[in-house]
Amino acid sequence: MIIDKLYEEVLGNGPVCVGLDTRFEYLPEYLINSTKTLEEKIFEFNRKIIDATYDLVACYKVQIACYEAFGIEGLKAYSRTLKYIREKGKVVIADIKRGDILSTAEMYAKAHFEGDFEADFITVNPYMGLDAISPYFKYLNTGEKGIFVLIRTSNKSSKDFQELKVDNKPLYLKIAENVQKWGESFIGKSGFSLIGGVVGLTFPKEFLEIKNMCGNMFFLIPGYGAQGGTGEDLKEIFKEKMCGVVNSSRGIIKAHKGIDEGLKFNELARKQVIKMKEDILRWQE
Ligand SMILES: O=C(O)c1cc(=O)[nH]c(=O)n1[C@@H]1O[C@H](COP(=O)(O)O)[C@@H](O)[C@H]1O
Repeated sequence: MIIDKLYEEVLGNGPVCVGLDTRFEYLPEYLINSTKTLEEKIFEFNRKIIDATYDLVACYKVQIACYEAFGIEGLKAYSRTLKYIREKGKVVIADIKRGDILSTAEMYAKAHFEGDFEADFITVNPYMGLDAISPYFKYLNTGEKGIFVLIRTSNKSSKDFQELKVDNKPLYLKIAENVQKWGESFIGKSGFSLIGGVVGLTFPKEFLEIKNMCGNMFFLIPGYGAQGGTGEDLKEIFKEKMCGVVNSSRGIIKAHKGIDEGLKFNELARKQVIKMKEDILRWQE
């Protein structure tokens, strides 16, 4: 199952997930000024980051908003980036945060688990309930695809709704309970489910609470670096096993901006990945 492959990557290469939230202003001057098409510029930037990091990381997360913002050329670069990551034998998470009624979710599932935008995992929003999630199960049944469901997001305003009390529990715990239950039908040999949870590293105490409730859950963990999360924040969460992948986007792919170390952007990205990995793994010893 794809979740077992992802967990093996974590065991072999560590838990770093490189976030390819590529923006035009992150491109190095030589690419910005080149005569290549926009699609080629964006893709070349991503390809060079992937080539410089794939031996050190568990997976990549590609944030579709960054490519949609460039229009058709951006989406072509998005498609090529997903294909390139999968050709390299690495796992790719498409950060699309979808959530809609059953008939529409069927189309989202087809759009992102097949064809030009095929990814290994996608992110989904649980606000509309089980029938908005169930259309993805057809693909999960193959064992080749998985989803990460938003549970406790990393942003400040996540408290607005996620902390509201339902049956005396914060809503995020209710969601976690449900996600854990849905996931019980999709557990791989690693003990983790193809239905994972998204929990931000910016709330480490709440994270522990969720983790302790959801034994089969594998996590996509955003919030490291640019949003303030650290390796120390993962100490307790990863105590028994590394139960997730830790995403950093800006902290890795724009490390070259404003710094003159004589290194190229892809070399700096590699350096940031090494630093991040050490910062996480030193708390696990
Ligand atoms: O689903 C996500 O990946 C996500 C969930 C969340 O709670 N917080 C969050 O920041 N993200 C995404 O994780 C990435 C974080 O980027 P950086 O803050 O630059 O590392 C962005 O692509 C966000 O859209």
